[in-house]
Amino acid sequence: MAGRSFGERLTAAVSARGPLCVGIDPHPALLEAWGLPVDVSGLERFALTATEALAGTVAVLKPQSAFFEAYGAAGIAVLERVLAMARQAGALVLLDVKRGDIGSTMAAYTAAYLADDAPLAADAITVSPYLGFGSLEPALKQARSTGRGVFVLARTSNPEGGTVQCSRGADGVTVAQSVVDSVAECNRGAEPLGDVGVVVGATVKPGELRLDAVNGPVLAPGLGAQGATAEDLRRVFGEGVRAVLPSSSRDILRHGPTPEALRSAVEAARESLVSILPQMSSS
Ligand SMILES: O=C(O)c1cc(=O)[nH]c(=O)n1[C@@H]1O[C@H](COP(=O)(O)O)[C@@H](O)[C@H]1O
Repeated sequence: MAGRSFGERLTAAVSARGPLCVGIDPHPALLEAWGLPVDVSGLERFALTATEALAGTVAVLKPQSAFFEAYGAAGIAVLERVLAMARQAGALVLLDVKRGDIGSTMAAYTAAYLADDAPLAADAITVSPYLGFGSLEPALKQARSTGRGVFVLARTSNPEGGTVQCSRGADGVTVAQSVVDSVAECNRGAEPLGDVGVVVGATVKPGELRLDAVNGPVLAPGLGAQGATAEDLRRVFGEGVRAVLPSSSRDILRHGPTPEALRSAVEAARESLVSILPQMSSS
C-alpha cells in the first residue's frame, strides 16, 4: 500500500467527506424490511446496494463481518466484493471483526485482514485487547508498516460492557482507561493523527474516560438504534477530543433500499453531527 499513514488518510477522508462512519450490517430484519429474501442473494443485493449508494460520499464504511460469515463461503465472497467496491469509490473501509487472540494467532488474523495481498484486506479493523494489549502487537506493527489502522475496543456501547471494562486494577485505573492509555502511547508524536484508534460507545457515561491524550481516532458507535443521540456525543466526548468518528448502522440502513433515501439519511446525520462537533467540520 502507498506511503501515507492511516492517520493521514483518515484525516483527509474526514476533511473531504465529513465525520461519519456508516456500518454495513445486513441484519436479517433489514433484508426483510427491504423486501429481500434472507439468504445469500438477499445479502448480496443489500450489501452491494448500500455500498454502491454510500461509498462515494461517506468517509468510512464499516462492514460487520459476522453478518456475512453467517452465510459461509458465499457470504465471505460478498464481503470481498463490498471491500473492493468501497475502495474503488474512495471510502476507507473499517472491517468490523473484533479479533483478539494470543500473539501467534493474532499474526494470522493480521495476515487475513491487514496484508496488501489478502482477499479481505481492509484499511483498518476492530480488535479486542482483552487477551492483553501486548497480544495485539502483530496487528499494530503490520498496520503501521502498511498504512493501515487498528481500532481497539476500550469502552463498548453494550450495557454488559462495563462489567469488565469499568473494573479497576491495583493502581485504581479502570481497564478501559488503561486500554486508552496504551493506545495513546502507540500514537505519541504522530502527525496529523496516529494510526491506532479507540472504540468508545456514544452510550457511555460522560466523564468516564480521559481521552485527551489519545492522538488517534475515537470510533463512537451507538447512535440511533442503541439510543445515543448527537447531543450525547457532545456530552460524552466534549469539545476537546479530536477526531471523534461517530458510527451508525441500522439508523441509516433502515432508510433503504433506494440509494437516494440512504444518501439523504447520511446527509441528515452528517449535518446534525457537524453542528454538534464543529471541530470535525470539513470547512
Ligand atoms: O466495534 C464496533 O463497531 C462496535 C463497538 C461497540 O462498542 N458497539 C457497537 O455497537 N459496535 C458495532 O457497531 C454497530 C452498531 O450498529 P447499530 O446499533 O445498528 O448502529 C454494530 O456493528 C456493532 O457490532
